[in-house]
Amino acid sequence: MTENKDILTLGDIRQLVDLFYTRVRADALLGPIFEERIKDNWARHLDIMYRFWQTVLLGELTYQGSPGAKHITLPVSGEHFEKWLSIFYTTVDELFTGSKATEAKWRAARMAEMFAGKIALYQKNKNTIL
Ligand code: HEM
Repeated sequence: MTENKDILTLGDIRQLVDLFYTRVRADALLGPIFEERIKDNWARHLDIMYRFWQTVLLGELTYQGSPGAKHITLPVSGEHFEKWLSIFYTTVDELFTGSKATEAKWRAARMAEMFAGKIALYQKNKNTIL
């Protein structure tokens, strides 16, 4: 049996992102939410996600964007983020081992926490007339 290696190259990131989103699309809870927003632009979404993780994990600055703004209006709550993280952790652990793999899971969890907090606040206040 061979030991998994760490996430070290753009090829590794593509492998992780491809398998993760294949699983997300097949998931009964998350799949429809992604399909509704992304429609037939999956190649573009995957390319953005390769660049996002390349920037975060490899320090190669190919992603520029405001991910928070893209999530704020999504119809999601805590259970969606739990599912997202569970699929992400399983996929990372299945393919990789090491400090970058650990960092990927840590970063995803921090961002999930941040998005979930902002979305909950938005949903609570969106009908408030200021
Ligand atoms: C319930 C969980 C989540 C759902 C349903 C979700 C859904 C989406 C969707 C539909 C898009 C495409 C937005 C668009 O182009 O209009 C997107 C983009 C993105 N998501 Fe998520 N997401 C989730 C969690 C996360 C988490 C935890 C991260 C952190 C790693 C993340 C990182 C990103 C990034 C970086 C983009 C690209 C933003 C850009 O276009 O610059 N997402 N997400």
